[in-house]
Amino acid sequence: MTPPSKAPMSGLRTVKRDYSEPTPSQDSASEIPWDPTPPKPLTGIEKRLRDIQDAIESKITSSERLLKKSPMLTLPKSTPTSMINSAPASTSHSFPNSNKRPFSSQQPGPSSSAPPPAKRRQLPETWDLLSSRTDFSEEPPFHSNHASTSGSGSRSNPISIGGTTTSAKAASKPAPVFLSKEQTHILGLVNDGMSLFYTGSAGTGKSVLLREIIKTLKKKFIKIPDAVAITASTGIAACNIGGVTIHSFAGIGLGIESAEDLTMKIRKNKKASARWLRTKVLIIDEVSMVDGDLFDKLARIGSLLRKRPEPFGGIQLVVTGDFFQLPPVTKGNVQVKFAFEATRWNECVQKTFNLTKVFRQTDQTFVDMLNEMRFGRLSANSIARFRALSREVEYDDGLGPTELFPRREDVDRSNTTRLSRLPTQSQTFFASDTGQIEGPQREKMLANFMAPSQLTLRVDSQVMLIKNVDETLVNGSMGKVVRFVDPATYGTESDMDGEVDEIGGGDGKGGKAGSGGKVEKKPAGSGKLLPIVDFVIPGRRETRRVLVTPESWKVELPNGDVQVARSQLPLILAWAMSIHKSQGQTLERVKVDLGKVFEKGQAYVALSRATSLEGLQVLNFDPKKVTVHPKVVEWSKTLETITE
Ligand SMILES: Nc1ncnc2c1ncn2[C@@H]1O[C@H](COP(=O)(O)OP(=O)(O)OP(=O)(O)O)[C@@H](O)[C@H]1O
Repeated sequence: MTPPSKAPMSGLRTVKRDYSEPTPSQDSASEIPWDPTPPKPLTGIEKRLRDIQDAIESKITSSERLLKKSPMLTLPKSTPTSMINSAPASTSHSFPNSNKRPFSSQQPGPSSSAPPPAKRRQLPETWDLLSSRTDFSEEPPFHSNHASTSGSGSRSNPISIGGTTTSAKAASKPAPVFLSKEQTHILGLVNDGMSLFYTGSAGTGKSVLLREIIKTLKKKFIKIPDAVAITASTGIAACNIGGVTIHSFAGIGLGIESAEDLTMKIRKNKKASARWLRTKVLIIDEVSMVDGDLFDKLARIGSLLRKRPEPFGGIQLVVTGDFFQLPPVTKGNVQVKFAFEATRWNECVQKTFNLTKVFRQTDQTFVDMLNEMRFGRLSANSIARFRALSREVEYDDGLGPTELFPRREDVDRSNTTRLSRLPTQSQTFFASDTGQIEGPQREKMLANFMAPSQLTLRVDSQVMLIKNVDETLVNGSMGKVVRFVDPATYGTESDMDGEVDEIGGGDGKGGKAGSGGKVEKKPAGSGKLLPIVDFVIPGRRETRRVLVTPESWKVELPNGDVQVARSQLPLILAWAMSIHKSQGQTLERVKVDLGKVFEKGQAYVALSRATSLEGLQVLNFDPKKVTVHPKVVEWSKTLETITE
């Protein structure tokens, strides 16, 4: 018999087979290889550089030091946080349209009249470069001269330091994923060609599994690049998985006509009908927001276009989502119809799986409270516990919680107000947008990107990383802007002169670290600044200091047509966020006012983003706000019979 899993279990008690044990590799500690090579003695210049770094490091202000050393959660004492003030100033930058400047290794570097590329120094260990790991097929904007400076022509690591690309070592490799047994089982069945639906409560790793499924399927169909159609019910969800909305994939516009009329419309659209014919696997994420009638229409359209009687014309389906989370959008008093109510749902989905191992929370009490909430059956005990979460939570590292709001207006107001209160240097970063779609539809699609078209940051802004980078820098990592630097001169000797001058005026170390009175010629700065951010490492009393460079996102059809793409810094202001955008996120510090919640499932989505009770503040908790659709509760009872 399988020993009971230590991880918190959630959701329905209906899984007949237990896949919940971690794979052995998950638990095995990795060995750190011993390097017998003695460190090379430093050259004169290297010694000087090290001194300068030491000097710069020692110039970290007290609040920076506080942030670096002890981001600590305390309850509920108030600890005022000092601000790092710099001269108020305001500038703006845009990331130029990369499509207009296709990358070429022949691309000229700085013009001949420009000063030669400056030497780069080794950054202090605590400084990382959050490099652009773009899969956008063009040169990352903004760094054309860096490509030539490094001589590598590397598109994925636009800034090179000391001739090597720093932190590409850490930054460009997301942490390896070790799937649980239940996740691995589902992955195997998908790879074998089974059409299935898998669900699970919040935090059971549905998205993590989906990303692995996508990777596996892409590998499987490597010779047929448009065989795997990645879709989701909403634009935001689609962006999260690098896909398109199900409407966009299907070529049905709003999809209000009959299946027959829509089929005729698609037949006239060469690209859309080719998609339907070439697709081998159709992935649908966040299916809880897909309308049941739409699901039936799509199933019929597939049959008609592919001239096969099976739903979706025999395309393999991989469907996922949690019907206890956000429901389909309805107008007026129209009764909501879930996808599981679609006539052909059971025909489309050969098997249903319910993931049971909760990864997001480790505290079983919290997992149980969330489960009760999920089913809308809160015990008196849990109600009391949720009410007790109304206390202020104070953090002593200068970063507060992210407040989740149902409406975007509240999010914008909250972030703007907090930003405007900072008396510090400000920088605005404009996204560079490209793609084939034009007009109002383009704007609508671009609005689904997490990355905003215009991002104004100030020193001390609370920000969230919106890309997975590696084990400690993940989508949802919280940080604080420390300062802005010019990447063209950042890390160069002339930049150091600047630093040393500053230090020289301070603690006296500057003289020692300086260039011996020699004034060196400064390389031309780009005039554009990028933020350096201290990110809090989840679960640790540490931060990681990172230079953040632009990233790219795209909405791409299975045939590779890029509908829209955006290049922007992978950061958002993180004092507030919409519940809709938070779906799929894992957050350490969350504040929710349930008085503002209006939709079924909204309270559950918001509260289940939190990783712990300690990091969760809930205002106006009212069990009446915790509503679940009765149809979902009824349907969930049937899971026992379909789950293997
Ligand atoms: N196999 C795994 N091993 C370790 N951590 C995992 C695993 N699967 C998921 N996680 C972690 O659990 C958290 C939640 O995962 P994920 O977002 O995929 O859950 P989800 O079911 O999609 O949640 P939601 O429905 O709330 O969006 C993430 O921090 C993720 O990294």
